[in-house]
Amino acid sequence: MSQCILRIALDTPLHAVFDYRWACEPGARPAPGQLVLVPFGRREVVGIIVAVLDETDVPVEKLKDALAVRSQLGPLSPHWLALAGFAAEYYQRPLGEVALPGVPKNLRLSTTVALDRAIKKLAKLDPGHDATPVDMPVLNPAQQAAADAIGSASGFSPILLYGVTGSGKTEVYLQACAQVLAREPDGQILILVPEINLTPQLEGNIRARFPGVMLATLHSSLSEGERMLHWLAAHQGQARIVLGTRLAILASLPRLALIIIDEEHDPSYKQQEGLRYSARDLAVWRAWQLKIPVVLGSATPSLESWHHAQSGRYRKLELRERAVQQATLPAVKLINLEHDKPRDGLTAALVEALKLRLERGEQSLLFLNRRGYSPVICCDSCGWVSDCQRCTAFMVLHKGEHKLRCHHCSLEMRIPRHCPTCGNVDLQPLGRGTQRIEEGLQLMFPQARILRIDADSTRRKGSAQEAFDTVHRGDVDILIGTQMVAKGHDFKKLTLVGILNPDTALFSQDYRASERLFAQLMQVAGRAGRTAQAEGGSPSEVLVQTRYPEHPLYGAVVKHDYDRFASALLAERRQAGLPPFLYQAMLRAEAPELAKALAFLQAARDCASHEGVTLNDPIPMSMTRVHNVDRAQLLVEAASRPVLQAFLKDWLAQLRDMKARIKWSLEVDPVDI
Ligand SMILES: Nc1ncnc2c1ncn2[C@@H]1O[C@H](COP(=O)(O)OP(=O)(O)OP(=O)(O)O)[C@@H](O)[C@H]1O
Ligand SMILES: [Zn+2]
Repeated sequence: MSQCILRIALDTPLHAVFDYRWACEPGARPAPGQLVLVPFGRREVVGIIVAVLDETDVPVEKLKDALAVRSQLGPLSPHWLALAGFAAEYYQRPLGEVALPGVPKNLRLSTTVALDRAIKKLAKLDPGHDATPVDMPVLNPAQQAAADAIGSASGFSPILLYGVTGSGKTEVYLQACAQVLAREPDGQILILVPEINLTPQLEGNIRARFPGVMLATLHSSLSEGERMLHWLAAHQGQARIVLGTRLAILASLPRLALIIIDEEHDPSYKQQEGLRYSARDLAVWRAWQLKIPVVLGSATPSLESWHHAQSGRYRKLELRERAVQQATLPAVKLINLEHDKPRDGLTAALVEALKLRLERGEQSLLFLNRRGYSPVICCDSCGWVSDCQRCTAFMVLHKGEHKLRCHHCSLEMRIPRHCPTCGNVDLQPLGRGTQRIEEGLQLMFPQARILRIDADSTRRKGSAQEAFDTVHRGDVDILIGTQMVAKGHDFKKLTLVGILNPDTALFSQDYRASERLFAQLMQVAGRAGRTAQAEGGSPSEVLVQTRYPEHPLYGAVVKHDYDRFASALLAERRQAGLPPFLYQAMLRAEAPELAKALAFLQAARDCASHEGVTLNDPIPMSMTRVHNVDRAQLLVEAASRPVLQAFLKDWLAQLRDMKARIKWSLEVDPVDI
């Protein structure tokens, strides 16, 4: 027996790795990337070996013995370890906190019963390497060119697939996948979608197309058992295609040959808590490190990706036409709310358009990004409004449940019978959410089959899928929903989209709001007219109800003119010195009193030495109070990414040393400012 030192990453907030002793036969040393059970404090935890050494500076008497190496499981690849290391460094988090959550919980238990069972189960499964696809539709020339370009790309090739809504990007992905699977008999492909609700649609397509290929899915609604099985199938190289949401970017894929990020502009690729990573950015890094192609697909690319395509860093492939012959982009019309006063939230023009669709048996979609019945209730006589006691926000009326609910801290209360300040019994709902629009529609069109899809209507597991299936079957006449219905879905019978109340985002303080609003409107508009117009059917159209029909953003939506809008926004950003021409990080602090949070940020600012880096004044966040804590932020900016990275590393070490009794966090490349 000889002895070695295992350097191990553990899931702790400490910025450190930990050394343990391990006795083994010479020549049978564990490898970096293997999982290992160790004592830590009073617990036994599983960590990942990052290095195997002969000696360490840690004094011998302080070293503990590792308990067991999970040798039945092959090691995580050096590439995967490098990915975790990069993410930890770039986002300024401890390695273990990045790496361990990337491994399923069931693999991190002190027993291996579940692991052994899963390995056995997978061994029995047919590895399914027959990648010969069935029933490939004939691509149009633009699609074919794109699929061939992706399928034949080699080395690190970042590709922006810029294709209008309904241009058949999915088909391009699938045929490019077919080429890669055929060329690389062991190669694996990772496909990311922004929303869990989009996985079944694509999963169905992939399974139908590649019946002999093992597909693994990774997203947040898998049970722990399922997650372990799918993760292992990817880790062992059996799954040739892995489909998932952003968390799948950390999957172990030893033979990764192609990455596809669908709807790459979508904000949900950014994790908003803990390790605040961008799955899209990590995908590009992963592709760079492995020297493989990565495809970013969208009808409304993020300005970052657009910028890279313009400057030639990314190769741009374009699909300018809808895929289905005779399907055309819908006509977008702006309805001026000053001239056409809405009833129950709907203008006469929109009501007429809905009637026409009902008569013709076609589907309509109403998009309103606000759930609940009304965003606030108020008292007409004294001006009381339903503020949340714990947040800088209103309590939203949920009429069906007879409740007011805060969407930020989840506080609930019964609807007051009378005004808490003046006793007036006549409290009024103010404004409209999806539930109220639904109620109005039911009164207006009692015969219509109306379905609402939002976070409230789809709480039960599986209910979102049922709802989307109902729409696809054609059992819905009018669909009303939030951003959940706006993206990616291929609704074949939809000929009308009504957009209610998009104006508020026009005047946001966040410089990204207009980019986001534009993308959202283009995406939701793109759900209409995706199939050829039936004989005698209505031409597809999009009606936008607005008070600002003159606004250039709406002008660009009417023209479906992403190019010009994006180029204008980029020029503005360049002039104003904003991302992607500048690099940012946001330090946030929270405390029971705002003054404490601000004082911490001020102290952080004072201790920074910052050549080439600008530290702005600490300010309260725009929604200052959530769940009884006040929140403040300090924006850090630099013209160079390496300068910013070097600064953050030193600065965060200093901040950790301050041992302030306050909760703080850092976000690199923040998306909400
Ligand atoms: N070559 C083709 N011939 C006929 N139909 C096609 C072809 N390619 C794609 N389609 C069909 O076109 C429709 C739109 O395709 P898809 O959903 O892939 O569009 P998309 O580009 O992903 O759009 P979005 O950006 O809106 O999600 C689908 O119903 C698809 O089956
Ligand atoms: Zn609240």
